[in-house]
Amino acid sequence: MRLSFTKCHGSGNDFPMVDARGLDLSDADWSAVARALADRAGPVGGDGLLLMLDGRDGDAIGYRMFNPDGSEAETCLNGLRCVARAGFAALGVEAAGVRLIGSRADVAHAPPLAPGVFTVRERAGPASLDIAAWPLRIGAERLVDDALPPLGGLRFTAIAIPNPHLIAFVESIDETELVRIGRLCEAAPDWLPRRANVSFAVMEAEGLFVRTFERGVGLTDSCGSAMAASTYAACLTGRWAYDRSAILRNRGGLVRAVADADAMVTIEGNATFEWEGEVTVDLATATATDLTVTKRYPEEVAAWEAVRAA
Ligand SMILES: N[C@@H](CCC[C@H](N)C(=O)O)C(=O)O
Repeated sequence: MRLSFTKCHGSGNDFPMVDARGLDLSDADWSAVARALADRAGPVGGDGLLLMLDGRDGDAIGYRMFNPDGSEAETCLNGLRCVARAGFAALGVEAAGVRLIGSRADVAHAPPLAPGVFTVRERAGPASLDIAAWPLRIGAERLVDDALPPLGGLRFTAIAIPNPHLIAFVESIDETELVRIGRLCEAAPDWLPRRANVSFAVMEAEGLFVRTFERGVGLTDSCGSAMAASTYAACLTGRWAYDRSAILRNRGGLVRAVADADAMVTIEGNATFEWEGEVTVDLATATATDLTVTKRYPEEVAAWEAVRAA
């Protein structure tokens, strides 16, 4: 099949995004499309596949996200901003509700974070501490800044928003250790059968620096739901204050985030379109070929590069 898509990113977390309204593919087919398009060794590559869908249940926009390994995630907040932008253009609106699997979010076009940067405000949550729902089986009801012995000596906070995150506050990022722990979780041990996104967060004067090993992906330049979960975890553990805006820095740039005591998190960040293209996808082999780039957005790419480099 031939598919059109937009290559986009939120804070360096990059995705092919398909306007899937009117496309009738099974879950298994979308999983194959994700493996084909997000494959870094293929012609497109990305940290996952974003689908913009028709809205439902009172929300104007629908949204699904698949990881590069073909698994479907409950959400992706960097991707949500890109889908929101596409939805605003498709529907001629500047704000909307977005329906995901098992949750919803509110999105609005926001003042630019920097000149030339399309910016979206997203409000997601409530973040949940109910680890039985993941499930994370450690013989406790919640894990807040506490030891998680199978992963070593670090103290973790477990938060679902609604995708599952394990966050450790550290003095500095040991990437080798992050990868080791991320891979342990990717193995889906009995106590963590649906895996987890793992982040190391460093407190800074203006907020936090977060590095994430994503479920179904590996190390990424940023993870929006990890930044949201880390902001909430920082407030929950007294490292940051509720209702206080934080700058969340990551390898791909930054977002602004604020968590409230009701466990809702608001993020303002970029939704950058890089290029548009068409590609042939073989669903049987989950491979992509014959890429044609139909449009490029060089000014937007440069505008974000200036933010990232600052
Ligand atoms: N990068 C994302 C999260 C994508 C899904 C994640 N890998 C999972 O499986 O939960 C974000 O920006 O939130």
